Amino acid sequence: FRLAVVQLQVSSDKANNLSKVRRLVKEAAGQGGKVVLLPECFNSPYGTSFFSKYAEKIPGETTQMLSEVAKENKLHLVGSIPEEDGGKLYNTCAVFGPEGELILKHRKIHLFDIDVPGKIRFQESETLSPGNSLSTFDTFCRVGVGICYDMRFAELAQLYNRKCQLLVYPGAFNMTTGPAHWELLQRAALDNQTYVATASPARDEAASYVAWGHSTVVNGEVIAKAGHEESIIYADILQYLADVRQQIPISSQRRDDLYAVTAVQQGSG
Ligand SMILES: NC(=O)CC(=O)C(=O)O
Repeated sequence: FRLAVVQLQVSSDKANNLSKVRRLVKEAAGQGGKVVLLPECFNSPYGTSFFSKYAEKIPGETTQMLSEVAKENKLHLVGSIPEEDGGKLYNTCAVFGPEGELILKHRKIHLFDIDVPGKIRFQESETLSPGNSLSTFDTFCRVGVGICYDMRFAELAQLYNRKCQLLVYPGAFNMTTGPAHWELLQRAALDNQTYVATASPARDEAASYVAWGHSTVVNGEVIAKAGHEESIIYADILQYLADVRQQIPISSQRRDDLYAVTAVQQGSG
């Protein structure tokens, strides 16, 4: 099946962000996209000072639009927004199916709290609460869902790998961590023998948080990669995994008698 990744130029105008998503998802569907991935917090500028203003309940205005667009174009649609629920805010990825149905919500498990002196300090936990479950859904293959900083936690990818063929991460790395780690982390999935797709906002040099861009799809090799401007990239998810898993059968060669990665709680999906 064809995966499309929309690298949206997110602005402070929510209505404009939503109308561009409608147009770009339609364009992706016209190119055969059956699963479409949108960036982290695609309806809002990325930053702790914006989350409460742009947050919505699910269902709400933005996810209603996602539901309609998924149904109109008969595809799976994945993307994160700031969510408000019970007085708390989350960074939540909603997944809609081709009938417009909400399949799952994944709330970012690992909040992006870093302090790199002289470069970047970002503390999502100042405004957001973490999610508490792993999330997978079934389409043409089984898909594991994480959001941005979740990608840094190899244990999560290892757990997903046991049942998934594709991992998707709406994300927004920045001009410090992007060049250093963005592609490297995705390519590390080589060890997990899965496809990995990331969707970043396009770069806006005038924004308070400048996203790295470079949305990417890898299967160990980089098979599709955007620049830093608004664009859609496509990747055909093929037989590759079955072949490589058979040729290099690490899943049956693991030394479960020596080490283990275990989920304490099972999540949705
Ligand atoms: N934005 C994030 O959640 C993570 C990020 O930018 C990084 O890990 O670097």
